[in-house]
Amino acid sequence: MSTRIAFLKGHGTENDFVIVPDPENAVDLPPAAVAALCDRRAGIGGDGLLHVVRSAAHPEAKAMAAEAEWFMDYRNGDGSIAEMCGNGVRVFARYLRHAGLVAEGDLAIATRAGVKGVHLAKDGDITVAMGSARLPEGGVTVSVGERRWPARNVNMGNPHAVAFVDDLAHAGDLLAPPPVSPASAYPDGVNVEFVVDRGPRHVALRVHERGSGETRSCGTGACAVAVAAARRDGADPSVTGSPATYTVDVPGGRLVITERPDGEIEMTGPAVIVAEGGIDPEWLENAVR
Ligand SMILES: N[C@@H](CCC[C@H](N)C(=O)O)C(=O)O
Repeated sequence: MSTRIAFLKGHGTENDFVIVPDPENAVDLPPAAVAALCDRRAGIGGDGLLHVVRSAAHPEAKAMAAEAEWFMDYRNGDGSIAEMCGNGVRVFARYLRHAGLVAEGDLAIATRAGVKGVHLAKDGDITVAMGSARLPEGGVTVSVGERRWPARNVNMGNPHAVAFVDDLAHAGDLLAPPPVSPASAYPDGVNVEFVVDRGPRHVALRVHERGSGETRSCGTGACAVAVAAARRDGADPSVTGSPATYTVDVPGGRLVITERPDGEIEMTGPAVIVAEGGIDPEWLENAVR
């Protein structure tokens, strides 16, 4: 009988992940294997998968190895690859600490969207320096059934369309990706956030994630929402010279996002490891066939 493949399960504000520690990049994870592992009925279940690899052992991360020992090879639940996952970085950092691979305090994690600085507080929340947002020119429109909203195109390493709505229920069941136009604004697909106000600098969102469907939280989405809200509220830090902090409620909890005058965005929230075990390699092989 061949050796089981180690896995853990974790989440950040209920955005949940299968974690596969694989320092030397020896585990083959084609899209069908990722989708099988993330399947909530036939697999372990997760919105996505965090493949934990040493940067030096991964062709996409080798160039970052001097700055960051570990590479977050993130995959969506359908097996597709995404550039970045904000909740994923926190859960990835929590795993590294849990496994004794890093100490509390500051560390750097390589991602497809570059190296991210992370602060691991003792037994507390985790803060990630997410980099700055890009705001491509041109309006976009999000629709659900007969309703249409103007939306803001925000890129956090990955693409987002942020629509402010009157009621989160107007997003509907989110079983299918909400249409966003023009489609040419998002050649690689898009994550869509629906946002309502809860109070001063306090918003709540629902999200449909590219490659995962509706999730209970999206870290990059929460950052995109905070950036869009700051522009809407006349609180753009690059204009006011003051940081803008937004509390973003997601169905699975709360994230706090601060954008600084230099554009750097910090996201703070929880990250939890809930279980660990072994994947039957024969099951995985059959699932991929
Ligand atoms: N849940 C993530 C985002 C994951 C990637 C996204 N689905 C995409 O395809 O861009 C987060 O917390 O940021």
